[in-house]
Amino acid sequence: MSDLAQRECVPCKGGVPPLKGEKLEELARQLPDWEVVDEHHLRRKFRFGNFREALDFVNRVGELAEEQNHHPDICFGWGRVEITVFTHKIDGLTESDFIFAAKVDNL
Ligand SMILES: C[C@H](O)[C@H](O)[C@H]1CNC2=NC(N)=NC(=O)C2=N1
Repeated sequence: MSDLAQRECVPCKGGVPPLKGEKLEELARQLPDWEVVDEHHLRRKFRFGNFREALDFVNRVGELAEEQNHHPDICFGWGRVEITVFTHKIDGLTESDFIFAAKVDNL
């Protein structure tokens, strides 16, 4: 398990640069199931056996988002859920996005 999952998302007030380059790659290596898209957001696709299982997972992700005050975009349908996360305030990635993704991996 990545130790990212033990940490807490922190609200971003802006004024920090989005993660890029080597620092971004180092974090990405800790979450091999997530794609880093355009150095801008993280994305992972999940598959389930039916609509209900996908919906239950969406609700668990939603509870985590409220608990962490860090909210992903969620796209879902029968048997599939796609999670996208980035930090809106800076329109890019921060450590909180990786922390959130690691916590999703542990659900
Ligand atoms: C004030 C509050 O912390 C912010 O609006 C939060 C809420 N949830 C958020 N979720 C995500 N994914 N990115 C953010 O920048 C963000 N900002």
